[in-house]
Amino acid sequence: MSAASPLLHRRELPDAARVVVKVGSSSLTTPDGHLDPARVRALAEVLADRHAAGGQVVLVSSGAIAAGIGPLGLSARPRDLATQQAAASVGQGLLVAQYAQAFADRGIRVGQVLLTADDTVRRGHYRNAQRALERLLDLGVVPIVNENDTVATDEIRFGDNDRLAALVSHLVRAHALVLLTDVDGLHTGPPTRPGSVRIPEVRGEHDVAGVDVTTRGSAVGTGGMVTKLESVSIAAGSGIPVVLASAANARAALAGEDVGTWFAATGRRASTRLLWLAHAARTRGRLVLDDGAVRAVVERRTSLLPAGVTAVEGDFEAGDPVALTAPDGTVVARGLAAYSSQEVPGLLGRTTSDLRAELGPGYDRAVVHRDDLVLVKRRASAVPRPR
Ligand SMILES: Nc1ncnc2c1ncn2[C@@H]1O[C@H](COP(=O)(O)OP(=O)(O)O)[C@@H](O)[C@H]1O
Ligand SMILES: N[C@@H](CCC(=O)OP(=O)(O)O)C(=O)O
Repeated sequence: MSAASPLLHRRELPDAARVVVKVGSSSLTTPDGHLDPARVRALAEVLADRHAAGGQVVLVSSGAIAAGIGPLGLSARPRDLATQQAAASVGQGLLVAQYAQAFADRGIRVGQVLLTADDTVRRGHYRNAQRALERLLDLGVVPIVNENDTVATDEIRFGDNDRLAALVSHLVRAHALVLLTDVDGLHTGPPTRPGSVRIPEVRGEHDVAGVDVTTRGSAVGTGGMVTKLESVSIAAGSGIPVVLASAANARAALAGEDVGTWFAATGRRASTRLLWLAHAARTRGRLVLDDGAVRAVVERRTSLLPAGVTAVEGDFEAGDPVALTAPDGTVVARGLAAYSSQEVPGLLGRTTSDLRAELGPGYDRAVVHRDDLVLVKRRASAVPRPR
């Protein structure tokens, strides 16, 4: 298999050399919320066929919490974090054991990869995960990724696996991301509402304007369509097209057939570094810019010079991610600081030539270089991010 990168049309999907497939809890469970071994096996069969045809697959699978419900004697999906962690701890092993058996029956090995949001935030961890996934793929293994729910805290967890899957797609430089759920694609409104119809193709944000995604989905899934569209925006916005389809249509989706919704890549493939900065990095502090500096950074895409910074907050080292805000506090960009939070106050509002004259040539550089900056898009959605 080979692939021109990025794929321009869904009919190229059968030739995509490397795909990330994400499956949600709602597609792996029985109606009462327990893990359904038949659905796990059915998906493994489809992915095993892809693997046998020479395609590399990374599976991002939810379902750990659901898999823990039955063995722990719980009646439904737990709501509190501690019981979710306990259920995931019991369920993750059982979930992967089912996949391992189903793939082993086809002579394919799987490898479990548990990531926390922090692993996609801290640069060293990010690189480490990237290296491990790459090696697993080289060795012909199907990596099975999930969030490490047992150690994730409320503050730092993804909660759903949609955004994690988009970051993993980027991490492994996938040619496409396939999101499998319990509905066949994005609909014009809640799929159960009369008159809602499937949207077969989305070429840009204007195609989803007015689409109602506010309805929560299944009782076992987390995030509904909101986090799926966030995932699409991360992946498609950085050059990786996405197919959103029902798990029942997994085979057809991977074959490039007209099922679900095809989200064309909208942005160029960004460097992993900048994507990490835009979507994954937790900022360690804030630099408040004056209006002129906001215009320079946002409209002219220049570096942020000390003269345009009016205040600094937080505790960060040179090289740490920081938020750049307008005078009213709105975050306009994220960047890697070239100075520590201790050094910045001494530079505030001063020109680079003053700084060079007073402090020496090492201090005439930008506070954030343009190559280390990403602009933050304002979200149109007023829907709160679910947990
Ligand atoms: N406009 C829409 N189009 C399609 N699905 C929608 C829409 N709005 C809300 N949804 C809901 O999103 C749900 C899928 O999200 P979720 O339950 O979190 O699934 P998963 O477990 O696969 O992550 C669907 O069951 C559907 O009811
Ligand atoms: N990491 C969790 C995922 C939680 C979840 O429900 O996610 P999803 O079904 O993708 O919305 C688990 O494995 O249960």
